[in-house]
Amino acid sequence: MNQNEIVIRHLNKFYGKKRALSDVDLTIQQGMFGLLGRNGAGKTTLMKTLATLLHKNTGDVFVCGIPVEHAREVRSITGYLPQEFSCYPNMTVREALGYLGILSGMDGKTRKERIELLLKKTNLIEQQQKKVKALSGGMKRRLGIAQALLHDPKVLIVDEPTAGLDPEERIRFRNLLCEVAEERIVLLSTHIVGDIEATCERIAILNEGQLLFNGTTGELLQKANGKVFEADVSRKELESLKKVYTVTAMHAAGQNCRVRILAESPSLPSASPAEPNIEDAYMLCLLHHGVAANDLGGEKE
Ligand SMILES: Nc1ncnc2c1ncn2[C@@H]1O[C@H](COP(=O)(O)OP(=O)(O)OP(=O)(O)O)[C@@H](O)[C@H]1O
Repeated sequence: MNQNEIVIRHLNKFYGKKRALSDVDLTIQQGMFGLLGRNGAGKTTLMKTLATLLHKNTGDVFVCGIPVEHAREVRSITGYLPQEFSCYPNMTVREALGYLGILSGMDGKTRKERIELLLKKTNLIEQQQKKVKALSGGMKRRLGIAQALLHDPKVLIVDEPTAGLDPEERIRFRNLLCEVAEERIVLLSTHIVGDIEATCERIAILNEGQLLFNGTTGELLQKANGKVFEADVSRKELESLKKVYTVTAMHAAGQNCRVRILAESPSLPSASPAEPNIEDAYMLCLLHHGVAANDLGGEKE
């Protein structure tokens, strides 16, 4: 068993009769790994299972060689930032980290060193005396990373970390995760394709508990080659076009629109082939697996 990877084999998880994960097979190595999927796809369930916060029903899961059933051991090498992170609102940033360090059994010297290092790494030095409740969304998320890294884990699991952040904070946060991933396994879940595109070389796509894709972003893009087109249409034509094709983007230009569509060979005179992006490829992957175009809601103006 490789000590530097997460191995998931035939993983199934039910909530009552609801099957949230269905025979998931996945190997995750060092670096940034993106888990992409719509709301309800099973991302949180998978991450909580890896973080030993949920019990699986069947299958095998090993985190750096340790079976998830050995929760204490797995937790000692795993950091987790949940979707809704909050902690001790009335403590200062430094106090909160110190307290969390005490709870996890760190000695005073190690605690001080780790906190110093992480305040620097997460760019929270200036906020260290600020109360947690007074932090912005982005600062709170950075504190979340600091607490998850306090015990210097080999694995960092981050659930939808950029939701609700402004573009500047989102970019800063993504860069921080990339730095962290230089020496760890970082598993990032999101439904925001841009987060994955900017940071992850390898990704998995989950939908209704099933793994639809597992590979590099390049491999995903390749699957969309020759299936993405751009065309200029009038606003009137746009409505009928949307009934036939999946529109992944559109830009209004006066009375006309420049649209991006997914198609094998569109019967539109103005259509010209376009270079696929991850969003196109993700949409195509979902379409190929029977997700209705109406449910994708991908177009943007
Ligand atoms: N405690 C629970 N009890 C019953 N069903 C649940 C429970 N938690 C999740 N589910 C269901 O399991 C499925 C997977 O949910 P999960 O939260 O893992 O998805 P997700 O991909 O993280 O979605 P989101 O992006 O909305 O958080 C969904 O259909 C959800 O409704």
